[in-house]
Amino acid sequence: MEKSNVRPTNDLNMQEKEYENSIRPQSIEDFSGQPQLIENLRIFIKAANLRGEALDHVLFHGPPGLGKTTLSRIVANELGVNIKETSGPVIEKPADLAGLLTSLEPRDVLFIDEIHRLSTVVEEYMYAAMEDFKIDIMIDSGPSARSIQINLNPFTLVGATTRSGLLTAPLLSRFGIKSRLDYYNKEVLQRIIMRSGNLLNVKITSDAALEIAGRSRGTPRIANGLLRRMRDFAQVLGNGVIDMAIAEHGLRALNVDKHGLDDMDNRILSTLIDKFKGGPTGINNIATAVSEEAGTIEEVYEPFLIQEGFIIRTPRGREATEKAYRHLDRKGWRGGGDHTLF
Ligand SMILES: Nc1ncnc2c1ncn2[C@@H]1O[C@H](COP(=O)(O)OP(=O)(O)OP(=O)(O)O)[C@@H](O)[C@H]1O
Ligand SMILES: [Mg+2]
Repeated sequence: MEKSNVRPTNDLNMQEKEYENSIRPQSIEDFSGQPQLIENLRIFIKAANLRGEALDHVLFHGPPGLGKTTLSRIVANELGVNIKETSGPVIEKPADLAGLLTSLEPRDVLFIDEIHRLSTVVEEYMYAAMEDFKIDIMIDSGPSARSIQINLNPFTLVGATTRSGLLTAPLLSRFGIKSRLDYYNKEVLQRIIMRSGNLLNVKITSDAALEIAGRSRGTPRIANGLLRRMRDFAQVLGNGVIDMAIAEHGLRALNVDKHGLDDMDNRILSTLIDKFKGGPTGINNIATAVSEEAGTIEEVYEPFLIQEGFIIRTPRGREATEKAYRHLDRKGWRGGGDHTLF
């Protein structure tokens, strides 16, 4: 099975990680957007708290930077329990998993990031742990090898992934709560930027926040990253306030795309238009041309391009829209539909 970890716009260094943590919402009240998901989560958490039980296992899936890690910590906070954080590739052997699981107190959260990268053996041990709060471990090896069963405290597994398409059916079916995170609209991102500005003690006008929001690819991580850069422009070139003039100057200086598209987005669109005459063409052709996995394009890049109307999916493959041609300043859009008739 294909397993990968590609996070193009999301490879963070230490400093950026610290910055993210400093403005990360800690409670459900501070978390903006994703209204349906939040409403459901509130109810499930409240019910689990009322019954004094562990919350059902939760899977957060969706593109990078939309709040999966943030929500996982909020879940633990709202349950009033500890959270142990790890990630799929770090749990190398069943013994690593057993060590983690046996250290959990009743109702604790085990957060596994990049859960699509769990090894097959570890994943198989996970099934019984999730279902019956039991784990079998092997003692000794060779002829004296035997397995003993250990009872675990009831716990909540919170998994996060950008690639839910890579999860196996048995694992998926063991999550009682599956929540998909969607891209944020401009107004919500504006609110997130204003909140972060507040926490960072940087003044930003609401029109400047909206302008930055509109260029953030629907992604809080990108919005907060741009805010950080705008703060520099405001301090060095202005009076410390991020106003419309600073925002426009900064966005131009950073070469931020008018629609907030990133480099890979633009490569996908230009490939589709220049190499495949605007399509329709299959996802595998596009993937080969831009040297990326088809699954990553499908789950990480394409959803935003489709949502914003740059690409459409047809039964015969992907097609670039007129908006994509205009965006890249290309001529020759053929009006969509089935070109073989003409
Ligand atoms: N709804 C939100 N409200 C406010 N800030 C948010 C929200 N969602 C995300 N953020 C901020 O965006 C940043 C990225 O969020 P987070 O780390 O949770 O993303 P992620 O989905 O886990 O990404 P990845 O797939 O790369 O792990 C954090 O700094 C967080 O504070
Ligand atoms: Mg994360």
